[in-house]
Amino acid sequence: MMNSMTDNQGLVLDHVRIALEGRELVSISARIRCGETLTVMGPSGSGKSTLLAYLGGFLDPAFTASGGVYVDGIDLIALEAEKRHAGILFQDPLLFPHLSVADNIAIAIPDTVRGRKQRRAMAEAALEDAGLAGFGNSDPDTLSGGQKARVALQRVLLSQPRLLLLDEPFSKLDAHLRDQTRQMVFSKARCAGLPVVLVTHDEADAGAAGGEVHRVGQS
Ligand SMILES: Nc1ncnc2c1ncn2[C@@H]1O[C@H](COP(=O)(O)OP(=O)(O)OP(=O)(O)O)[C@@H](O)[C@H]1O
Repeated sequence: MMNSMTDNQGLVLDHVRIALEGRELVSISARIRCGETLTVMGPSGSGKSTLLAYLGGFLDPAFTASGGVYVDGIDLIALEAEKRHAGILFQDPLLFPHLSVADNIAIAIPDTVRGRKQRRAMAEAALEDAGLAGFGNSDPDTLSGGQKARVALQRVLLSQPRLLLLDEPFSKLDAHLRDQTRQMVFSKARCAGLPVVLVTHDEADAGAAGGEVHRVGQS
């Protein structure tokens, strides 16, 4: 059943404002339910990635920012970056080249899961779920762009985030892979009940995300 918007479930951006050298870049208030996506669109340099940095807790001190960010009523701004549990996917899947594909995933499993065997089994199950059974011992550099994107997605999901931030993660993929990867990301976020903030230039990404679209940098 859908959460009522009168409860505190979901993601709330409460008068978030970000400025650079006194010039306002981003001004946004929004509210989405868990499993839904807020898409942020705008021209290059309009502050889309900067907004994700504010949400994730890694905003460069060159910027000034204010406003509340709440996930299920938890005040994220009051928390250090590592306690926010914001999962992030960038354009580049950023796999560790010196680790196997399975270890790239296992590294994100919380420390509360003990035992190498159990962690490996969880990583293998995540690979199988992503259509990558049998790739656990592979070198990440031998994977295709779409396969790498799926590994990065499974890694971020296994880290048990409370929020998913997407910084154009589909833009480097071929058209057919882009479509397939989008479907996978949004359907997994919905199943996991994660609120998602997607930054993109691509209207098709926004269409696939299916939620509210906020435009920045429009005068
Ligand atoms: N660390 C920084 N210090 C100073 N200015 C920065 C810093 N990082 C980004 N900027 C500037 O802030 C503005 C917003 O950058 P941001 O990367 O958020 O834009 P964007 O909308 O994500 O752009 P793109 O679509 O090209 O990725 C730009 O003018 C950029 O040059």
